Amino acid sequence: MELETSTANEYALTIRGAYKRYGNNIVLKGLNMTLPQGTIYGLLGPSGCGKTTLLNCIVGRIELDAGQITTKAKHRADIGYMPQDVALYSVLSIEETFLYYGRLFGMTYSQIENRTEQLIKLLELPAAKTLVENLSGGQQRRVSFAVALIHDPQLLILDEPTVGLDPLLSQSIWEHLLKLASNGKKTIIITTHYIEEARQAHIVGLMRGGVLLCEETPTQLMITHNCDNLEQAFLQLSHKQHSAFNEEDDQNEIANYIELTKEKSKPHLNSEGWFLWSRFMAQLIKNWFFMWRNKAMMIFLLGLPLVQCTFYNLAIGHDPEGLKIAVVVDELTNGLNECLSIPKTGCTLDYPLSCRYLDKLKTRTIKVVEYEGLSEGRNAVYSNKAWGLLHFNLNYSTSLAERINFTSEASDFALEWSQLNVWMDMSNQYIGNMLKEDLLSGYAGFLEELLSDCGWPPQSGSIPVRFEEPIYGTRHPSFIHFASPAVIVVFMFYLPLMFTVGVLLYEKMAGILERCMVAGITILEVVTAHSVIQFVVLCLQGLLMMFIMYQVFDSPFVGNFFWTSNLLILQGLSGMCFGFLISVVSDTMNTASFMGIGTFFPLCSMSGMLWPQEGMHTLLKSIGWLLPTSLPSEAMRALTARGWGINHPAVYKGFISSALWIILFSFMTRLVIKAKNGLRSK
Ligand SMILES: Nc1ncnc2c1ncn2[C@@H]1O[C@H](COP(=O)(O)OP(=O)(O)OP(=O)(O)O)[C@@H](O)[C@H]1O
Repeated sequence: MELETSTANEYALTIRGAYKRYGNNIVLKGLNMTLPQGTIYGLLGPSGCGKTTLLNCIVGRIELDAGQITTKAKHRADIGYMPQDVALYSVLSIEETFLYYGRLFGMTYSQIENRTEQLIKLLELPAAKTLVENLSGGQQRRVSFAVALIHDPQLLILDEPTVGLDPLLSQSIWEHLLKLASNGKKTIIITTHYIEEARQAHIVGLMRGGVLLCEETPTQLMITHNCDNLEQAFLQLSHKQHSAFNEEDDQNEIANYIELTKEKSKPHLNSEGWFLWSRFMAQLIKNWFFMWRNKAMMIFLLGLPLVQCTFYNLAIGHDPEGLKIAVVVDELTNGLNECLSIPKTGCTLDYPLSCRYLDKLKTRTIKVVEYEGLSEGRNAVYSNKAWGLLHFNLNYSTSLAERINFTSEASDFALEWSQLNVWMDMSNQYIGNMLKEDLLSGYAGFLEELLSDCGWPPQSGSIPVRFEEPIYGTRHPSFIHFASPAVIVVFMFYLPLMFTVGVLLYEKMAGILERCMVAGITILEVVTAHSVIQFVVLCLQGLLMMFIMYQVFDSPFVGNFFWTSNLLILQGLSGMCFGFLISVVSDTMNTASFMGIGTFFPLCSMSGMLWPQEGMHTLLKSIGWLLPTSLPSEAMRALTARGWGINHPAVYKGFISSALWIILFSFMTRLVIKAKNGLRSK
């Protein structure tokens, strides 16, 4: 394909002395490029030679370190970009995809409607309402091509549009391109690995090692190198470059580069502002469609807090039941059967008192199991058949009666034999302590009742300490009452984090975010639109969790609903901002999962969710309160269990902590975006 001389003088794009490096890797090394108006420019080169980097510089996604790009395309809407990957939202239909990109480019609804009809006809696409996910690979590529054409741009940049397509489809794309260049005077840059297909271009540029080895018409190139095809010409040029290459030259080039980068190149596209209402609305509506179509994700987002809270309340904090205690009663000749005929009330000092105490122990927690001797009882504990062993001596009741009747004059023998011996399995701290408390409180009840029935003041049998009604909390607080506020705070932190990472990383990895940014959307618009949807979701999640925790189940709530829900929303926003940070730092779902799970366990253990911070190691205690969930958990406890208001330091510190973490996460996200030159995934 030959270039008409009439168009050769008019340049749609020129690049002079372009340098770009990533770390120590200098990708573009003083590249020059000239692109006449109304031509197709086939950019060829081996993988990794810098083609995509060059295109990214042209579309304004990254800036050159040195050099200058001059183009007639002054606005983003003057450029149409088709990335290597399909980079489309699979849950949007064809017309919704066109509507979204059309709005980003500032088109009106009627313009988009007309163009949609034209493009569907031109590229032989299925019905406009078909979802992208239901299209074949080839159809998806054509939709992606159509997105680059939707706003009828003057400069088209197509990064390997024909990769993986069957020859017929590739040919039809080339035919469209030729029509666009000749009829519409469009200028097109197309990269491809299929060197021979570039014969159809007006000019081919052979790129290698960050420079253009040549820039000629395909015929001229083959004539100059006396070859039959482009592939041979490219090979010859590559050999020449390879033999001319020497280390010293390259070093000089790098020195030259460093000299040049002192003067940064200016952006060649006009800035269209950080925030445009129409782009924000397009993004918001697209997000809404994305959520609405992803029914499974919606069910997960709202079902997870519901299921988590329900399971948490059903599984945690309830006292264990039916715990077996082995009992050996030496004073009963016929075992516990004898107890059936023994009175359980009245002054029964003449009867075996072991029966009366054991009767008191018949709670939901304790199940008494009788054993004949001490060794059998101990074996039951060793073999995990019982949590402890109670042993009543042969003279237990007579000794206890003497102890009660003669108090200070009771014999040493009576004091020793009235003692109840207990061996506990304390390997499980919670069960061991609970059984201990039940055995002791059961004994206190038994003794007080016996003394009272015998005409003694019942208080004489108990420790002279009285626990009045608690100022905060209940007489018998459960572990769940301690953990619930922290659990709800941690859930509210991690649920938005999961959603944010899930959505943004998907868009980033699929190259969709990159594509939208080339179309003009800004990071601020992406973040704001996501935050609006996230805000609605987290309000629903917060309400659901509060309903389950405090209405369906009985976690104590004596606080102010307004401040409690505000704290949870703030905590959700903090989780969302952490999600932004993870999304920009990670390039893969694996890295993001490691970061999410890796922070979950330290946060849970150090934020006072499972154990009071007062009991932590001094070092951890000094930093544990700084964590994003620590002070908000304390504030939640203060609000819900103590009813303190926003004026109390424990409450307002929680709000301040969440707000500061939001600022810190946002700041770090900004820094990473700057350091990584945008939201690109590798
Ligand atoms: N964001 C980045 N950070 C660091 N290095 C990068 C980045 N993007 C590209 N590179 C490196 O720059 C070099 C050129 O990459 P580029 O994607 O431009 O090559 P390419 O010619 O388009 O390759 P392909 O044909 O396989 O797409 C490669 O060595 C790549 O690893």
